[in-house]
Amino acid sequence: MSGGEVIIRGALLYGEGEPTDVLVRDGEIAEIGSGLTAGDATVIDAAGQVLLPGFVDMHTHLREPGREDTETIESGSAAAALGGYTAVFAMANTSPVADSVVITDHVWRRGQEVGLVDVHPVGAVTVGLEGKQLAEMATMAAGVGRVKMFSDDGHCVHDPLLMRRALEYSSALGVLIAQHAEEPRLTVGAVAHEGPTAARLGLGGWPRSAEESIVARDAILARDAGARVHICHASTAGTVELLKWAKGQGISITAEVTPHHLLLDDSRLETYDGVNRVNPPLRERSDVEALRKALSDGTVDCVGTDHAPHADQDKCCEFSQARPGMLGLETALAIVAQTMVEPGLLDWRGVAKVMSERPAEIVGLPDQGRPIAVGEPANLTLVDPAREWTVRGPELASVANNTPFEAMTFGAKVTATLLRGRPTVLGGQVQR
Ligand SMILES: NC(=O)N[C@@H](CC(=O)O)C(=O)O
Ligand SMILES: [Zn+2]
Ligand SMILES: [Zn+2]
Repeated sequence: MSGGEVIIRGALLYGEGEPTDVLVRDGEIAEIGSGLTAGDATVIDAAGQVLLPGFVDMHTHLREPGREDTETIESGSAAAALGGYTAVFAMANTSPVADSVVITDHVWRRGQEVGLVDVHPVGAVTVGLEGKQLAEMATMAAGVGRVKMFSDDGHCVHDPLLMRRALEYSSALGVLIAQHAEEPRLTVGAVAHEGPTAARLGLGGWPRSAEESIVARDAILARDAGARVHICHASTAGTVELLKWAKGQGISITAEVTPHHLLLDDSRLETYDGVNRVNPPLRERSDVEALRKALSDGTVDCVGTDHAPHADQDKCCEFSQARPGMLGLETALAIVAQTMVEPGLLDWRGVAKVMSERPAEIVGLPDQGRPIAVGEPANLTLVDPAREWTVRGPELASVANNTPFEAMTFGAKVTATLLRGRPTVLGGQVQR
């Protein structure tokens, strides 16, 4: 569906050059120039703002079906649009699990009905995420929801033979396997990064090797299967080294980093506040620095939010009992601006790459991550690079409030989002 005409007036395309007008008509970019006019077009005053291709999130948890008390496809779509996203991938760890075409098609259809963002269903790799038997990937891929990515996220496909088979099938089907890299034998009882902080606080440690051993293994499995593999939420400096090695070998491996792993470290655990519990855990400052550098040089390909809503009763409890996961969609851009743009690790063109172009390319969305040019689909995000705002959980569109960024002030904000030419956000407000 496309709306009427829209003029974005005086934006800096990719944050570069002179202020420019962009006229959007019939879902496409119709004209780019200065002093553009159109009869009854919606005019967006974009003076001083940066126009980017709409963001694509390869890693979102929307909790529908099953935990609509924490997020629905509708509330999560609103959060995504406010975060500047025009496409998100909804992970399969719902209840019931998205391991059949009935569920994956429902997720796609419901997302289209809401109409704020394209909600692409992720299919489970194994039945019930149990790691025992492959799910019917081909059937899900052929459904209305056209599943392009499969993941048991929340769980690791840890059986190497099953992972090998999944990779073989995925290349035959032309789909992507995304791995939650966690060797489960090394994370029994683990709730925090294994290091001095967890030791002092008496929290069960999750070693870096639990992640890195699976990243190394899967790189080799992908090499031998001639398949592609994507690493969810890379969190350690060692993973960065392995990615470098694997890419250097010509292995088709890609990876994402979350905004929280770009900003926070395990010093946050001092308060024992369950809001900081997440899988993989917040690591050390040296890992944070390595991840930032890897995102800037392309070793890590993109940003994935791992937006993971949880109810108050599941977060505000003893640290080791708190569910892992944190909200991410509405704060992602602000954190990327602070951790990457401000220190000069990425310019805005680089932000377009890691938040839109690369994820669209990796997962195969032909209409997303496109250049801002005449004739291209008008999936666009407008960012105010000098807008101070303070995060308040209850003000976020998500049903749940579990943001670790509560009360933090950031310096950049998404002000408008267009999905196929229709404004889904204007002036920072959702347009239903
Ligand atoms: N990241 C998390 O800590 N939790 C995720 C699952 C996951 O991404 O592993 C969730 O579904 O809550
Ligand atoms: Zn995960
Ligand atoms: Zn996840």
